[in-house]
Amino acid sequence: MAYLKVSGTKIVDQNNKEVILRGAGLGGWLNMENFISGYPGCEFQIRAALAEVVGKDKSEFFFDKFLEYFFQDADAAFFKSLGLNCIRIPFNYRHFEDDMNPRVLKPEGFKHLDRVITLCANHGIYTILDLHTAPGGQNTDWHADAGTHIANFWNHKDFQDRTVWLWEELAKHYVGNTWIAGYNPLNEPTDPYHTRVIDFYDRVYSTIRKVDPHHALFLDGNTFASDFSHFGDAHKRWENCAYSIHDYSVYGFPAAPEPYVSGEDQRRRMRRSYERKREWMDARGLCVWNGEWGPVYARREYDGQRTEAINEERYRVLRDQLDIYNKDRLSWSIWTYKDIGYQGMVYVNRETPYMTLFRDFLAQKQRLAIDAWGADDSQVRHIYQPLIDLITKEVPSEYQNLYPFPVWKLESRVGRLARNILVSEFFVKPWAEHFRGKSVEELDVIARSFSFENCLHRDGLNKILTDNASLVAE
Ligand SMILES: O[C@@H]1[C@@H](O)[C@H](O[C@@H]2CO[C@@H](O[C@@H]3CO[C@@H](O)[C@H](O)[C@H]3O)[C@H](O)[C@H]2O)OC[C@H]1O
Repeated sequence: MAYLKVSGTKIVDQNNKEVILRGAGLGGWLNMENFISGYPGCEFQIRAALAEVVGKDKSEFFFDKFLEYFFQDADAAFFKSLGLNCIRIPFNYRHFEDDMNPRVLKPEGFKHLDRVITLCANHGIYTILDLHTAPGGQNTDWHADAGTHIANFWNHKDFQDRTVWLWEELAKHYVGNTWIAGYNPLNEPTDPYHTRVIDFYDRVYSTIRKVDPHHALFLDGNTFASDFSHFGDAHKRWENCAYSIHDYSVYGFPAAPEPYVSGEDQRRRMRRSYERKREWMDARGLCVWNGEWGPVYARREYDGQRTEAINEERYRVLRDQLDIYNKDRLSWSIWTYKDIGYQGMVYVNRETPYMTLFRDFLAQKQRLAIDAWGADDSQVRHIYQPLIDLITKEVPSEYQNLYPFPVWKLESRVGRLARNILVSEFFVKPWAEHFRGKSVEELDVIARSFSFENCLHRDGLNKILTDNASLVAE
């Protein structure tokens, strides 16, 4: 087998035959995320807190088991059975490099990544390696695992140097693997100047190319993979590259402006938002990959009788998005494969040891809206509204829209900082306390909650994905 490569607007195989990559992201695995696995704050915080409560060895054991159970052969077999052919694998740089020991590769970092790439390959599934978390944090959100909203990656050259170094090491390791469809060097950059991201891509491109001339690169646009407007002629310096948008539709979230009925205006707005993200590529005949998209879903325990109706609406959004993508023969990767029940194609059963251990805690997190993703802040809005009012009243309007505006409006900025960073920090230790006194065997059982056999399937979502995976002939 030979490498996939980018040819004009298409991804092709060795016979120049078009390959449309359709699949999902393995979110919350090698880069754990709060709403995906149920903890508050960031991964580095909960890892430290758990080590304090159960000790370093037991804590490492738990996380290693979590990684093992989260994706196994049964997951790959199921994924393939849906007709999907590609998994985007987000990972955290901390698996490969310790902040206290920079530029020293941790060989153990490859253990699970190699394992899952091989599992996928055995089932004929391509993988795309996505550096979701870079030193210093390349974006302003929780998934950059920096614990702050300042994306310091852009302010310190050394963070960038270390990331270039890491990609060189990764490319050396994976250069011969043809089941890897390509490298996605940086998830969702948010560079307020819009120029440093291009300089960084120049550097990472030439460093990877020195050791690996084969694999395609999938480059995210700035501002959460939505904005290529400052990229100019940069593509002329980069070969074998696809450009990645993240196409979350506002209609797929609780904050939608109105119920989604698939009306003409709504579909136009959905399409327009997608087209805007890919304008730069379309003007130049470049290849587009939709690296993240997809609605979130209602849960009976929180949304009660409205659950089915809300989810039908979300499936409508999903179908209409796929309609657009099919017409464009777009490659896509829906977010996300597995979680605890908000967005995943499969999700951990509520009766498992992990979910019963955290039942009350998760309900509290939900009530306080301390995860930002799709947050429903209706029960705590009155607490934060005075802060929004104060800024609105005291700060001249021309200074109210701080970057990453317009993705972050004033309300979402206050929510992100006050709830998702500040309040959630106070719940990190209480999360870890749930594990106090647990034996190694008990930790194993809790981690096993994430295995395929302990998961339920979101059949409505999976059916729509399968139907559409076969709609566009390769
Ligand atoms: O790890 C993922 C993460 O990659 C993803 O990040 C969010 C992507 O969406 C951003 O906002 C959207 C930007 O485009 C507009 O059109 C949408 O309406 C917005 O929702 C958001 O700020 C990022 O954090 O999200 C899920 C994580 O699990």
